[in-house]
Amino acid sequence: MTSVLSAHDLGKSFGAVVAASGLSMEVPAGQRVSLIGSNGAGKTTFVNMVTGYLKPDSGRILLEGRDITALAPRRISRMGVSRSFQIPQLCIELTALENMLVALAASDPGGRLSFWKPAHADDQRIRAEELLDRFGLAEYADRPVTELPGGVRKLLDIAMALTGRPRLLLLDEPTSGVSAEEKFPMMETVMGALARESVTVLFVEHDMDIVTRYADRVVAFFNGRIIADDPPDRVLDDPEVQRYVTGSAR
Ligand SMILES: Nc1ncnc2c1ncn2[C@@H]1O[C@H](COP(=O)(O)OP(=O)(O)OP(=O)(O)O)[C@@H](O)[C@H]1O
Repeated sequence: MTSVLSAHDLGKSFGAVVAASGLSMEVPAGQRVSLIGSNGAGKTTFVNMVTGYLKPDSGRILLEGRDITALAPRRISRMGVSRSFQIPQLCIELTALENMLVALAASDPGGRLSFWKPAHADDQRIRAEELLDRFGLAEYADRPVTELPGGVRKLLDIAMALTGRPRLLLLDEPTSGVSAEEKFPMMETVMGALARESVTVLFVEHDMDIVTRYADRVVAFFNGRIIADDPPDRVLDDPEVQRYVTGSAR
């Protein structure tokens, strides 16, 4: 079966800094892959290359067999790759529902002005409300973003990344800035919603408890290279990962 994502031998340098070297990865449909590594290990560089924000110096990236290497981010997004950022990208003066509608209009392959066509607007409103519901956000629909707690903003940002029905979603530290008590309930909501949307997910994460609980597979980066790629227990027990990534034996 064709992988959702195939990365072949990706390389990227910034002057003398090698941010990616020989990165290869096959991700089958439905897998939840966590990308781990210390600061500067190359996780964001990899995510940026997959989403088109950075052009690799070498190598190829395929989405369900189609070459997306170095296409523009908007094109890659339309082909089915979506991302959310560590800091939610929301219009803070709009309500949660309005943010969803803006995201839907932006991701609609049917045309730039379709948001304003009544029939289309009805469909989009139904989809917006469905996503808000899936993420447990229905009660916040009519509240402006300025009034929403941090964890709710994060959920809204991830819900917005699903408006275009992506095949692959990349999440940048979904639990960063979320309190210890909120982390697990939030990830339950996110992973439950992603399973129902049948989306394959790669998530950058520093919290190893979250990684252990929610990843099917963990890819560990160090100095621009992949040093381990296996199920969570195997990776977290790997001496090289303990030395260069987690900093301690379990
Ligand atoms: N635009 C850039 N210009 C110059 N150097 C860069 C650029 N982007 C990344 N780098 C360098 O490439 C290396 C990999 O950085 P990257 O951001 O991919 O790491 P990371 O694993 O995502 O780290 P973090 O967890 O801190 O986000 C680092 O040495 C970084 O300083």
